[in-house]
Amino acid sequence: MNPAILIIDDEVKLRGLLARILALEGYVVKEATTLKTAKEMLAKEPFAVLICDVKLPDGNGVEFTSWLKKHFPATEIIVLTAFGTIQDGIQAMKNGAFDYITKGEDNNKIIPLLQRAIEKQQLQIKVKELQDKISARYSFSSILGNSQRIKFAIAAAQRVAITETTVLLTGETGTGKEVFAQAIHAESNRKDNSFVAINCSAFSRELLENELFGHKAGAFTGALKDGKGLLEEADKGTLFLDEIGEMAIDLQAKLLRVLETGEFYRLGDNQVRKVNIRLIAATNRDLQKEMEAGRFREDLYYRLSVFQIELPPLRDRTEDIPLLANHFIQVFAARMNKKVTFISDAYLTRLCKMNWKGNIRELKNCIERSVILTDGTELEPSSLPSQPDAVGVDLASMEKAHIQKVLEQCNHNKTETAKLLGIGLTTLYRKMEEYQLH
Ligand SMILES: Nc1ncnc2c1ncn2[C@@H]1O[C@H](COP(=O)(O)OP(=O)(O)OP(=O)(O)O)[C@@H](O)[C@H]1O
Repeated sequence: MNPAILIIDDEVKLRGLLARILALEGYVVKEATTLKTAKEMLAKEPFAVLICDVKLPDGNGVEFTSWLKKHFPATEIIVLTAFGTIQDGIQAMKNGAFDYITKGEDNNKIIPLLQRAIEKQQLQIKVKELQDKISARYSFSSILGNSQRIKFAIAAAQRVAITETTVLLTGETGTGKEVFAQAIHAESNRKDNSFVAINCSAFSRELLENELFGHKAGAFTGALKDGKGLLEEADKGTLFLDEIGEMAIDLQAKLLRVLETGEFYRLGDNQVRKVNIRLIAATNRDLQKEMEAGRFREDLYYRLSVFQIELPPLRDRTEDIPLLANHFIQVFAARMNKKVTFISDAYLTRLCKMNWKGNIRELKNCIERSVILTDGTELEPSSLPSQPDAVGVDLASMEKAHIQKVLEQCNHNKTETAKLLGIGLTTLYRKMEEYQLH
């Protein structure tokens, strides 16, 4: 449908003329003589652009612009000013108008201007839709799980999200620490500003310092220009420090200073800078033990552990596995255009018995692999990677189990099985004979 335009003007002739011109161009045009009527119409239906006179019986179009932008920020407004009143136009733009034109003078300008205003308005709508999609992706609703332990963690995170408190997320790798950090940010008052994440274990001490604090030109060889650090990138937003237990102790001191005062220096610079960040830290180490061993600063530890949320390992909440597995199947089947939608009971039983050292990340990877290997509609255990309990299993049994698995995967096609195993066809037949595999 063509975008709707509302003309607000009490001069009948001019309003009618403008309405006819716009209607001829294919726009849906509505008219109002007063601001009161305009407001009532706005409450009932959406308009892309308003074209509004300045002097109206019940108010002023320049002031109305501020009201409109406050209540309908996505609607654009073009103000019609009287000849010789440029000030009105300038003020209207300051109040958020898309532009202004002089009444009766600039008739040939109106159509191109209107088109640009509509383009802007539609882009804004698209941006908003995308933003909503992104925040839904990072919101608490994307964190799946019905177990008591995960529900408890979600409830705690939701409570702390709206505060300014530093949060410490603890848990094994792949338990969802980053997902939680993003959800906390997305639900906080800082959601419209940046969420900046960095993994402290991925950098040497020097590089991490530079990444966080930035540098002044000449601070070190290769520092040709001044460089902003992540602290500045995260200003007014959230900084997520993953694996904080890996941070060198002197950097911990600098970090603590930023948390306490908001102040820091770029490397090689003597100008003090200020930022306003909220910190969310994560670790899979026992920070208390690290502190006791002298590897983690006590003051920083106490500062971080004000609000700690522990994320449970997957093996402690196996009741969540079916939900998570089904979710990942949908994701990967859609991505790979596969018709697989079900999990066989045998597959699920195997899933629930696995160790999941890599937690949800491992489960996700595992399902991805199974979806790739499955042609039908149901996931079968044969598509699971073998997780043999190697201790106490002799080599021959492992070889037998592995050959059997690959045979199943290849629907007992011997040539393919031999190829996958990297052995000759005769060797495969010999081994099958030896292990009595058929
Ligand atoms: N509750 C959940 N529901 C759905 N997906 C999840 C959930 N928790 C984690 N995931 C998914 O699991 C993967 C690992 O999560 P994430 O990166 O947040 O873990 P992590 O604890 O930060 O890991 P690491 O310590 O290794 O950085 C991601 O792909 C994430 O989308």
